[in-house]
Amino acid sequence: KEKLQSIKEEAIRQIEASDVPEKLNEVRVKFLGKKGELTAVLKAMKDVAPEERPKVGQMVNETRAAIEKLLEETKQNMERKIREERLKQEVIDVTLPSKKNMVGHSHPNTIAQEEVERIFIGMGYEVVEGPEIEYDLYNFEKLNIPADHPAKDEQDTFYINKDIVLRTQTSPVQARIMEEGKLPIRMISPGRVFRSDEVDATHSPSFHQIEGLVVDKKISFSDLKGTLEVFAKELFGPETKTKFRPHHFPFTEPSAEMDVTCFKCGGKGCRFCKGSGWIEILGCGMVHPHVFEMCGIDPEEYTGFAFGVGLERIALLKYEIDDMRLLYENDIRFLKQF
Ligand SMILES: Cc1ccc(OCc2nc(C(=O)N[C@H]3CCS(=O)(=O)C3)cs2)cc1
Repeated sequence: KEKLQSIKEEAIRQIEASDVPEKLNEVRVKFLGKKGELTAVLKAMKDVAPEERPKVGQMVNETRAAIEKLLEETKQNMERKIREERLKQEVIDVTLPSKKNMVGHSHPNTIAQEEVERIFIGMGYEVVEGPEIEYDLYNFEKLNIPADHPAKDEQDTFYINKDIVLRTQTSPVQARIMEEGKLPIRMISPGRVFRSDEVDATHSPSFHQIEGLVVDKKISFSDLKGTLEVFAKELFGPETKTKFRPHHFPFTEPSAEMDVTCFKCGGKGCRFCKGSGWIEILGCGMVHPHVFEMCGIDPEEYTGFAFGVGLERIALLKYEIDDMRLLYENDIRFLKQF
């Protein structure tokens, strides 16, 4: 009896001294296992008087049950405490700032091109693209640019051979569409163009342009002005004013350059518009009759207007970027601002 009592007390002491479930297993093996202390008592049963055995056996079972009960309770408590501790560790503070996930950025040119395309697509224009390597025929001749025209010489144009050039404007795309003869035409042609110019803050040998062309019956200069005025207001804001200054291009007659009121100072004059209050945006004009004839369209039956705008120029103006080369250096610190 005393032996069982001391086993029970020792087991309780060891259970209470355990700090992890593994320790409880050791206690279980030590006292209740095959080689455990309680089993040893049962093995010593042969030394007990036969009439005492049932009593001793019952006491052993009671001791075993008591130890098992305490082991189980202690294990439950231990596991609950471990679980609570983990939950405390793993709490998520939803008020913490989220980590900034890196998203892609559009290039200023892309933003400018998509903005200009959106405006003209909204007016029912088609977006048409064409080859960057072009025949002299489409890049110059069909645009009424005669063989001896200064635009044709080496210092402005990259020649592949005497008949093939890197296109200097996207006009050849329009000429090709006009040649197809499906009228009326309302199109814009965005794309890369090449000039063997000096490279400086406002010139690059390769830049982007969007040209537009409208061909229909009774198209007038006021259609041109009205269309480009809407374009200017869409691009630079509803209070923008436009001004058309007479100009000359071989492929349009009459020709003009369009200025818009400076969107920085509203036309009063500032550093941005060099004090004039106006900023030149694009060139335009009525399609020259010779161009119609060379594309097989009767200039007596059809008229049209065309315009051309430099995309980098729009991007530089809109984002007040003072050096075009920043657009091509792929400096991520510059590009991620847009
Ligand atoms: C068949 C056809 C007939 C006429 C055409 O006229 C396209 C035009 N372009 C301009 C013009 O000023 N372009 C420049 C603006 C800045 S830039 O990017 O350097 C090129 C005026 S009219 C085009 C095609």
